[in-house]
Amino acid sequence: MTAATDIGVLLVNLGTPDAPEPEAVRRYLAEFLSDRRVVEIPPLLWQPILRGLVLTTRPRQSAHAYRQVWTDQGSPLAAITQAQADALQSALGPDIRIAYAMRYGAPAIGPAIDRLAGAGCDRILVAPLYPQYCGATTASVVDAVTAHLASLRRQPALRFLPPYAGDPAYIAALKVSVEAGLAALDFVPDVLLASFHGMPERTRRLGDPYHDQCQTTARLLAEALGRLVEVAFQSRFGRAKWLEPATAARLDALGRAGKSVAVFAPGFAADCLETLEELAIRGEAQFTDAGGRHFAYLPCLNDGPPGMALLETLVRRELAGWR
Ligand SMILES: C=CC1=C(C)c2cc3[nH]c(cc4nc(cc5[nH]c(cc1n2)c(C)c5CCC(=O)O)C(CCC(=O)O)=C4C)c(C)c3C=C
Ligand SMILES: [Fe+2]
Ligand SMILES: [Fe+2]
Repeated sequence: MTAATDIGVLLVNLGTPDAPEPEAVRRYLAEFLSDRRVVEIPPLLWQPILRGLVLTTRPRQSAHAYRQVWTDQGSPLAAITQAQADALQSALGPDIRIAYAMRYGAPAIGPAIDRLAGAGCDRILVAPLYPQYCGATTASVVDAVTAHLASLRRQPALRFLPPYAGDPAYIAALKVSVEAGLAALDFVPDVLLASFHGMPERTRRLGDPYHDQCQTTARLLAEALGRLVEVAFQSRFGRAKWLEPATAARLDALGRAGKSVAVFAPGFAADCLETLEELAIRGEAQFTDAGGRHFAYLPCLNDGPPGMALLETLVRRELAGWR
């Protein structure tokens, strides 16, 4: 054993297909939508629906959507997460080893932990890149990490970055980023719309704090900006009732009222299909078709300076006592 104790940081985001092709999307969706944290219908009921219906229709539609946002570096979510890991490595220096993993698809969590441990990291901080806690996202990452550790004879010590929905460093980063985005527009939006990923309404009744944490983020940001921030929830999936109001319904209503709007997605650490295609492409079309005046989509924190300053602050705080 080496004398020095190495520290690893594992950034984790949701994951994305390897290619904007139906077969790759099918593999990705099969893993994602089989996670019982994501779809809470008993598997005996759900798996036949997933295999017989969802995975025979959705991959083609989703692949079409992915193709519209795909870049030379691959899926935006993968490219941005890698850029965040690289920038964090530069900021924290060689004494701390930064890696990233995806909850679904590649690079997978288990092998990423093995690589950190193999490189001598016997302390690992896992940072799920979700500001608002949600069973489907945060808890699913914790499940996957701890399941992997359950298979190890020699386990590293673990820490998890807590959700940061109300953290002053997060609110400050959003404020700087949103103000810069607004300053670059050639119009003044009537409405600033914060669009968070939706969840089944039932999860809120059962005690998931996600909805309340989204509201907390929006309220604190509104106070910091000194202006109203409207909240809506996007990306409805399936037939159940989801959190409301729905982003699509709000964009339609604001469009019909002839308003101008700036939309942003504070719950996503990195731009991805759900922001670039659903908001920036489809959202804009929906809004202008309904009669809306001006539309802007403001990017996520990504690997820009406010976002990286935030990640550095959060990670350094969690590493206190380990260094
Ligand atoms: C940021 C928080 C997210 C929550 C909460 C969340 C819940 C959730 N999502 C689905 C179904 C789908 N989500 C999809 C993509 C997707 N979702 C998130 C984040 C959250 N999801 C991200 C970052 C992405 C983008 C991935 C990318 O490749 O860019 C998809 C796949 C795309 C599609 O086919 O539409 C599905 C499906 C459910 C059911 C759910 C909660 C129950
Ligand atoms: Fe999602
Ligand atoms: Fe979507």
